[in-house]
Amino acid sequence: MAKLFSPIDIKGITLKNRIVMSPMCMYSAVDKDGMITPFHLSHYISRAVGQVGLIMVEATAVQPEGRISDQDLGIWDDKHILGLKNLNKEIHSYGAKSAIQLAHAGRKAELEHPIYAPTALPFNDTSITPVEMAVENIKATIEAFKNGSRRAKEAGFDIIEIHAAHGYLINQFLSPLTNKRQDDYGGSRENRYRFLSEIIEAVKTEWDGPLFVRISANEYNEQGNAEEDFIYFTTQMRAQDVDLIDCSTGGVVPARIKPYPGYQVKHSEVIRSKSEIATGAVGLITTGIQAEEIVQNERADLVFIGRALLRNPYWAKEAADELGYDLEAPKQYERGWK
Ligand SMILES: Cc1cc2nc3c(=O)[nH]c(=O)nc-3n(C[C@H](O)[C@H](O)[C@H](O)COP(=O)(O)O)c2cc1C
Repeated sequence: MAKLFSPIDIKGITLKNRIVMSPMCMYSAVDKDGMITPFHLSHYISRAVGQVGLIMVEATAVQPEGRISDQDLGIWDDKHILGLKNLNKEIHSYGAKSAIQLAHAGRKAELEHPIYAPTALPFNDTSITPVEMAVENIKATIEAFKNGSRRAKEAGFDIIEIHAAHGYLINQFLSPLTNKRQDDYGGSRENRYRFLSEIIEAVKTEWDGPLFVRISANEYNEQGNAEEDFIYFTTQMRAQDVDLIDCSTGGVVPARIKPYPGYQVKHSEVIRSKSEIATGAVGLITTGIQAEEIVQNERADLVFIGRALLRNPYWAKEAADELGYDLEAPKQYERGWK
């Protein structure tokens, strides 16, 4: 039997297979209110119909100023819970589990109001300069991740992922290139990790289910110490009972390039073996055979599929065909599923 299609138990949540819909912003909220729309329902539910084991909802802002754009989804207010709850009910009805990626864009927010970062360094030449976060801002943001977790629980998600990658706020604290603080939140790797560490502890006061963290495993290679830092960070995360590290990097290699084995999979492999923690691999994993090879050789515990699932909601079905695995149809589709 293909390992890709074998179930896996993560802190009491059983995923029916190892395929995860990678978090992908759809920039489709309207009225700048962060609310789920009919588009989001069809987008996510169709991938649950397509037999993905875990549907991860895109980067969802824990504070309005933490949105990448004003079309992002939000979870900064109780008004967001009901829509997400309806989405989860449908996802679950097709046998998939659901996750939400809690996020804050920091200096990468493209918004009109003030934006925040560990240090007042703009993202690029055309970006506005962020406000350096005072300790009160830091504490308020940690509280926002905690409240977002409470809402995620009320909305019925099975798993929470904290977005600590891709140059967004938490990544800005982890990286010595963007964190020039002189206080307890900057400088040494212990200090740069403090913000994420406090977020994890705050989330855990509201959330006892599986917790994932997405990292950019080579975000500041030019410093020459990223790997050492990330072994430290991920070992700390394991000690804090994080269940899985979702190993990404910055940037997206063009989909037409075929750098298999996936350009980010090597980071998953290193972190899995050196930090002895479960990992997810991502990045141009486009066929069932590639995905199977990754889990079979224990290079990762889960495979996150991004653009291939945007192109084809039934990617998992095709991967099963490729591996000769007889994928059970969702009960609603028994008669039409070939
Ligand atoms: C349209 C789009 C939106 C994305 N949004 C997010 C996001 O919200 N959070 C995140 O961590 N990564 C995001 N990513 C990165 C993907 O999750 C994934 O890591 C990346 O696309 C590489 O996987 P792939 O080669 O299978 O597409 C996004 C990628 C795309 C293409």
